[in-house]
Amino acid sequence: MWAIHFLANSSMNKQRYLVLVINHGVPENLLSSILDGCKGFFDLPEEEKQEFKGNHVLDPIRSGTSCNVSVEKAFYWRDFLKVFVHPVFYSPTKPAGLSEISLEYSQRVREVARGLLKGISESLGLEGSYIDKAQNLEQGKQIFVGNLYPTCPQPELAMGLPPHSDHGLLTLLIYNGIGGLQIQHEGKWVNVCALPNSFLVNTGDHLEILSNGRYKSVLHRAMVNNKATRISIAMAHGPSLDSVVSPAPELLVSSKGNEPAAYAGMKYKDYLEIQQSNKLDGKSCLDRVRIPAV
Ligand SMILES: O=C(O)CCC(=O)C(=O)O
Ligand SMILES: [Fe+2]
Repeated sequence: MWAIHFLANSSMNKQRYLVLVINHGVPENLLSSILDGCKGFFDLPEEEKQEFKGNHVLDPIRSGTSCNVSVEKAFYWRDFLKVFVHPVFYSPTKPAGLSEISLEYSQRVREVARGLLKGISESLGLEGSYIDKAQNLEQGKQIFVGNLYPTCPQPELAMGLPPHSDHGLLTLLIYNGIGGLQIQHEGKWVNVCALPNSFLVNTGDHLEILSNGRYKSVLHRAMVNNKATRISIAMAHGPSLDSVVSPAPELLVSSKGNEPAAYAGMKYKDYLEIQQSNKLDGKSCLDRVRIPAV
């Protein structure tokens, strides 16, 4: 049986932001194997990693340094590996074994994410399968993001990842026991620590859009330190690339009358492309589709 803990629960408006899932059924050794496999990739010689560099933000395998080297002014203290793992599974061919572990990990985590989305649909007063059907999760985009934050001699001058919210519906994150993730909660940055073998779950921009703001995407950032290398794996779960995400029409009508849509619809693929091509900057991508209240 899963257990879900709400780590940040705004007392002001009862909006829930970030949860910790334990007893999720994904074997502990699979979590450690995928973290090891990811480290194995980052440890490859530079010229071997170059093979998996990718050119375009929608290339299925991309690796590199910083966030978006073409638009980022400051260099962030981070290497990354981004791989599309569903609906078509990709993996770098090195190091040996990574592909098999990644396939199993992706499938198991996707099941957990779909289970959570069922609960979230119900919490919105919708049928459990609502989000799954409306966003065509059978063909949903799942993206593996491995992050490596090497020890940094002057951590106060650098950052791992700048403040941002994730695209998609839910991101399930694990890390190698070294802290660094912070979320913004009631205007303050707070350190987030997960229990061993748990998933940290971030709600993404598309859950905010779909729920017409009942769920808010989590603003978060990654800090670096001068003691130990940190590795995290964020698994992003989005709708199918061709789904247009807009507020669920069922949430806009109630016995109390009509509720205005707070976000304009946009195809997930277009949103992803905009978010990934620009500098990560808070919730600026979401602001593009936000409809100001009149
Ligand atoms: O490394 C972390 O804890 C956060 C990673 C993250 O936010 C991301 O990959 O989008
Ligand atoms: Fe993130």
